[in-house]
Amino acid sequence: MKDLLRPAPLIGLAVILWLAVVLIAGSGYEQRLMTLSAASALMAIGYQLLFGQAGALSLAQGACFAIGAYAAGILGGRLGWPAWAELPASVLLPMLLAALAHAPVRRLGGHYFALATLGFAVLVRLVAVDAQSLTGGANGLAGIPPLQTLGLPRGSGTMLVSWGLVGLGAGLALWLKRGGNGPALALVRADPVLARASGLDPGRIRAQAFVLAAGFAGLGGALQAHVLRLVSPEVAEFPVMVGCLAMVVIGGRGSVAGAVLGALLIGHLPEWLRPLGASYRIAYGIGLFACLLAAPAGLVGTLERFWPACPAATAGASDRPPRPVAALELAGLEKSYGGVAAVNGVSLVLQPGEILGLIGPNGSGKTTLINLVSGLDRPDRGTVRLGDVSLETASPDRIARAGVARSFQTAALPDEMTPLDLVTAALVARDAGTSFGRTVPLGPLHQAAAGLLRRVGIDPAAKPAAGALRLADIARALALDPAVLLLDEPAAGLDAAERAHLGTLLRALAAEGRALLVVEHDMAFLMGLADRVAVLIDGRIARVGTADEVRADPLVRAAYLGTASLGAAPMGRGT
Ligand SMILES: Nc1ncnc2c1ncn2[C@@H]1O[C@H](COP(=O)(O)OP(=O)(O)OP(=O)(O)O)[C@@H](O)[C@H]1O
Repeated sequence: MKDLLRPAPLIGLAVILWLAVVLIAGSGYEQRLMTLSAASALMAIGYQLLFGQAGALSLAQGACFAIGAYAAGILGGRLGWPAWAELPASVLLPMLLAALAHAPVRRLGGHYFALATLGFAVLVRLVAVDAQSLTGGANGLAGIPPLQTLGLPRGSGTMLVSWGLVGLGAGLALWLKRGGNGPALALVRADPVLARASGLDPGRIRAQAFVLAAGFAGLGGALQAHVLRLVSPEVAEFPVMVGCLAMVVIGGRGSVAGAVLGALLIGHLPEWLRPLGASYRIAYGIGLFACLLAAPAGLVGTLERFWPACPAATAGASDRPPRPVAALELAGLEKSYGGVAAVNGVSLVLQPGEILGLIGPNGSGKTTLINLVSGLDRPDRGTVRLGDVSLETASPDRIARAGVARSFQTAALPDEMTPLDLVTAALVARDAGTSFGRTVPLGPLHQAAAGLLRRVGIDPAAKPAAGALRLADIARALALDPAVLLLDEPAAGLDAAERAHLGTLLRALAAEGRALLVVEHDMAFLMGLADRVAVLIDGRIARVGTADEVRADPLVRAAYLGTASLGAAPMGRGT
């Protein structure tokens, strides 16, 4: 019940009341405005999924809206298809074209992805204008039949049907981000590299979101074409896309209710300001700008920020069966950057239950080695095997799900995420894979995540301190229940008590049969912890042995300038 007293459901309720008032007492004009807002709301719901949830800045959503509108014009208007056949086609056609357009650009990130989708939008507009025999050219297509209205008067009936479709679309969008999908999408949006290391596949999730968003936009476009009974190249102009972006940003980019509210506001604001006469457009622009400045997280996001938070369930523990133990075998790994051989023929075997320390001067290739094993970088040569499974060409998310997890040297908490969200996102990858539509209820995930945070020494309910971020990153890696854990300077920045707790934890993890590779500059910590220590110098393994053997090795001592630091004090700090 208390979940219903949050901003998003309350806004949903307010929207329903507003609709009821217009349906019962509104003029024909007001009902038509509401119906057109429904078309925009569908486009915006899809876009909040793509941009708001999956974090992909696409500029093609307006073009998909136009494709849906033209599909309605051609199939429903020209060819006389009945609505039951034409509306699904208006949804599927943009989805199909979006899937085709997305395939070649899926590897592009950030601005390049946005530009590529802009190219798609330009292409759609050119087809709308130039393919005259199909689209009617600059004049467009007229005579599109109105929607059936369930026997109700046309204005209120069309409005009811349209908002019924919005209700279905909103339900679907909420279902897609339910349970553990919410934190998983938040991680994909905030930090794709960390998401991949946590077993999530941002490329696949964004591709799914891109195609789904196109379907929502197509339905919205078709709806608008039936209401206006006309489709022209204006629907493929860039302002449609800008309007969509504004709806999602103003409403609240990660919220379905925010997208609907944004669509209603953007749809109605020009009408509310029309009494201002010729200057209403300026007032409209200033109003939007002020809205963005005052509430950069959108209206729903801003309300959420000031609303009392609902504490997440944090008791109990995971009852998932443990992963079988396996050895990690590296053979002849090589990686060069330009002329620098960062890793040069590294072969190592890491047995289940073993803690292998990896030391070496700054720039000797330790992080690169972890990147190669965890898939963030591809080796030029060599193999990586976990038990019987070859991993040297696998993607980072597959490696993570296969049981090789890593922590990062520079651990940071992604924007708007708590340690509990971070660990939950990795649990989702472990339990449900990386697709929309498959998910696990949030309660048990939160309980398991809280258990892991407590295990690394963090109070799940407390605000995380600086050192806690590194520990939270280890808890995130542990969420994958790894057979092999690669830790890049796990003790850096920890105080003495945290370091002692970490040492105990790592020994306990090894006792469970997990293999640990620990890169560390804190020699006192590492030498007391590791079963064996490997020394990396200029990308090559110079020595592997016990802590005492390594300390006594003349080559190793020379590499550390003959200092007595091997085991007494930290060496130089890596970046
Ligand atoms: N992406 C990259 N592009 C170019 N050179 C790189 C890249 N990554 C690493 N290097 C180079 O490879 C070498 C090994 O770097 P790496 O970060 O793996 O060393 P490290 O032992 O982890 O160092 P530190 O202890 O300072 O963290 C260095 O010379 C570094 O400059």
